[in-house]
Amino acid sequence: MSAGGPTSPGGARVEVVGLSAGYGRTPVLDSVRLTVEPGGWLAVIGPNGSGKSTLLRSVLGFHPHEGQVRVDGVPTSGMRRRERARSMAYAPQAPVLPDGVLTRDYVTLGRTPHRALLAAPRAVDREVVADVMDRLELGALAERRLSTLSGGEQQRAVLARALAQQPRVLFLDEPTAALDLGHAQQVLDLVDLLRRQDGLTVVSTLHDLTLAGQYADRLALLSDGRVVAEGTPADVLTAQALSTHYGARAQVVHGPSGPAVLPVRSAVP
Ligand SMILES: Nc1ncnc2c1ncn2[C@@H]1O[C@H](COP(=O)(O)OP(=O)(O)OP(=O)(O)O)[C@@H](O)[C@H]1O
Repeated sequence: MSAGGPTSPGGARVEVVGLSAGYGRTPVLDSVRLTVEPGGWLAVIGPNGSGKSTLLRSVLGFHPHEGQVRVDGVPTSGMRRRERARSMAYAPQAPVLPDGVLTRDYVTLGRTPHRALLAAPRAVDREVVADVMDRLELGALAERRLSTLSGGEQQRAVLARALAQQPRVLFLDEPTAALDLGHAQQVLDLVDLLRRQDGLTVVSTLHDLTLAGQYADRLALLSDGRVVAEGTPADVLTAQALSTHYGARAQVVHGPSGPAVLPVRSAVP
């Protein structure tokens, strides 16, 4: 994106080392190790309950865990909240949206780590917010209350807030879950553009394996809280892996924009 827009100040390298986490006494993640290069897009895939959201929330410091997360070599455990929010932004799968807030004001919250406490938005903040909203076709919804937006519109507003943060690493938990195919592609294309133009680093979970295979440059397959495969989409998305870890019957078709996963239904009786 253009200078003055929602550009990233350059992506950062993310290293996750020996990350384990759980709920109470139930372990969920077991010694996860991952590296994402600056400007890389890692999609964490895996069946329901394999620990994808827990992994993202642990890496972001929202969930207690063991192990270490480093951003450009700096352990995030030693970072202040504001410093962390300047380097990492998060668009959660099921965000709690404040009642009665206008869409533009909600997106402007993304500027909080960049401005003085309780200070009014500056010209640069308004410019970044306007640019992000424009990119996500939210301009016409700026004066609407969040609660009146459709599920897909709310999802785009959540992404806009995260992008307005101008992070070095963008974490997306199921960013296309509520989106129709056109809007899913629009959102992923925008994230891809930011990655290519500004080197933004992206870590996302994605249930849609075809979208994961077409947009991410690396995939990590999580199963029972462990990374069981990691590599390029073509390396990870195999019919065998989908059968073993998802219990799915599927064909993997290799096209020009990456592998596509085609479900194969059981024989009609
Ligand atoms: N607040 C919680 N308390 C107890 N257990 C939890 C909690 N949140 C998640 N879990 C459990 O942790 C495991 C991993 O959940 P998580 O949401 O990380 O998986 P996921 O891979 O993101 O799943 P999905 O694809 O269904 O969104 C699951 O067994 C889930 O039931």
